[in-house]
Amino acid sequence: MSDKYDYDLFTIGAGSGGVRASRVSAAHGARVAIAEEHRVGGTCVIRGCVPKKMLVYGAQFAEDLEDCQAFGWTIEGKSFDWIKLRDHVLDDVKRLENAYTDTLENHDVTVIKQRVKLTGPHEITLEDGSTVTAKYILIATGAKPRLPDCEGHEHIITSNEAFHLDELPKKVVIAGGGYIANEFAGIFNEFGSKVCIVNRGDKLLRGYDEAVRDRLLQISITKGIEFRFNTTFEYVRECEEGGYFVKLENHEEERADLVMCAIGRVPNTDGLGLEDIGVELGDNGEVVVDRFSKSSVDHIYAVGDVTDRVQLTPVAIREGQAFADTVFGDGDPCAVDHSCIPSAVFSHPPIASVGMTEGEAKNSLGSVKVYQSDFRAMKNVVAGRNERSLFKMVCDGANGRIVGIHMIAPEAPEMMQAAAIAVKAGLTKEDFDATTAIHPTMAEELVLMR
Ligand SMILES: Cc1cc2nc3c(=O)[nH]c(=O)nc-3n(C[C@H](O)[C@H](O)[C@H](O)COP(=O)(O)OP(=O)(O)OC[C@H]3O[C@@H](n4cnc5c(N)ncnc54)[C@H](O)[C@@H]3O)c2cc1C
Ligand SMILES: NC(=O)c1ccc[n+]([C@@H]2O[C@H](COP(=O)([O-])OP(=O)(O)OC[C@H]3O[C@@H](n4cnc5c(N)ncnc54)[C@H](O)[C@@H]3O)[C@@H](O)[C@H]2O)c1
Repeated sequence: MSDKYDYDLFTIGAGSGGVRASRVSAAHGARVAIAEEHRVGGTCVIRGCVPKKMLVYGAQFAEDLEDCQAFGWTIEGKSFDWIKLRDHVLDDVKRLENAYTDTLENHDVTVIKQRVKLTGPHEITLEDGSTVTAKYILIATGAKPRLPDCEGHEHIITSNEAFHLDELPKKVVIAGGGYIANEFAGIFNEFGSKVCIVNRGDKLLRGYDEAVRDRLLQISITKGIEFRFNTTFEYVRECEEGGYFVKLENHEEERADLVMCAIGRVPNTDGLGLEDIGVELGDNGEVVVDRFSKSSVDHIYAVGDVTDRVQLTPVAIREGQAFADTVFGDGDPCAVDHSCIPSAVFSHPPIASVGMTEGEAKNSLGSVKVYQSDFRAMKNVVAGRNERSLFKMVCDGANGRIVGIHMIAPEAPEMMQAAAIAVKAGLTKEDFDATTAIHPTMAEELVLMR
């Protein structure tokens, strides 16, 4: 590789995309440095998927401890200690941060724990004022929470702070109706907080199939979560006795102990110096890239949330891997296929989905056939929990090919990972029908749908 520069690759951001790209590039023989301004691991490991899922597990015990009585168990004196769970989760996050750092260092990647910016086409300036040069630069700086611009926005927390609370709120108001709002609503509600979701539109979880979104709304209301649609925060004011007064447009002022917002995430490109060296940014501040993640400047690439394509960890990792193989590998350039990406919302109960919704299929295919299974999981029947699951399969009417599967059910994300392989492979309803069920499971509904 070139000795003209200090490094062959300089990666900005040690999150899901940046870590994978750096490790694999180094394994291909590149001299690599990676800069991280906060903590190695990025959003997913430090304040996203991983600690969130741990809280989701913790929250699920609230229902399990209630339901277990129908299965003959008596639990005396049960209580919940938020600080104990919080600190256990944060300790595990620290362990993972160290493991990610070790992996990078074991691959001879230089880890620079500083904020950096670009000060020339190949020049990077560190926070301490020193500069380094690199042949290729990878922008993997992720995204940050969007904040509302209402009066008192400084009192509003985001998911970043939610993992560090010193106490659970008695009442929390959450702005947003997407992934984070629904996941944290479930978590807080199971821990006993009164939760109110405030959504600007009239639908939760845009992009998911209407039937599963409606089922989540119905179940969430039954669990006690309140919803205010078609409104936003007008102001948030501190209350003398503690907590806040929250005023929503067209609603009376109400009191809350905690106000959170989860209204989308904005690509992290502010102050990076990208425009000065000719890197094109889109309307949302994202780095505009081609299918190989190359920006408008030949030697500058971008992967993950900063490109605002699909803001999910496995996608950032795939983009990072494809970048490393394309630029430093021996084979042909590789582009990531962004079609048919499965996803899940870790609400209570969770939603999982792959492919087209019924509405999308009707708009883009000639004829569509939909199969559905609306059932109560055996565990819920025995527990007396009146909560129904829904599976939906959307097929191309012309040839029976499955173009989408949508589920809301306990463990739906675990079932979906396997089902997504079949959808991605282009299998048909007939192929599912030809597969013998595993009984008794919830997943057997996938091969028994009528
Ligand atoms: C609460 C929450 C829950 C989530 N849950 C899931 C989930 O369950 N499943 C899923 O697939 N996805 C989930 N996501 C999304 C997922 O976390 C992101 O898609 C993923 O982390 C993106 O990876 P990335 O590498 O693009 O960016 P990031 O992981 O955000 O990494 C970017 C890094 O760059 C650093 N950085 C930024 N600017 C600079 C600079 N100038 N100098 C040095 N360093 C810099 C940042 O500190 C950060 O560590 C969740 C996100 C959130 C917020
Ligand atoms: N399970 C997962 O995979 C997972 C979990 C969390 C986050 N993520 C990723 O992170 C991204 C960001 O998550 P998010 O939940 O912040 O965004 P989102 O895009 O999922 O949802 C944003 C929601 O906020 C609403 N909204 C926008 N402005 C508003 C306002 N001023 N007042 C009230 N509501 C408003 C929108 O109508 C929408 O419902 C997601 O798109 C997803 O890609 C994924």
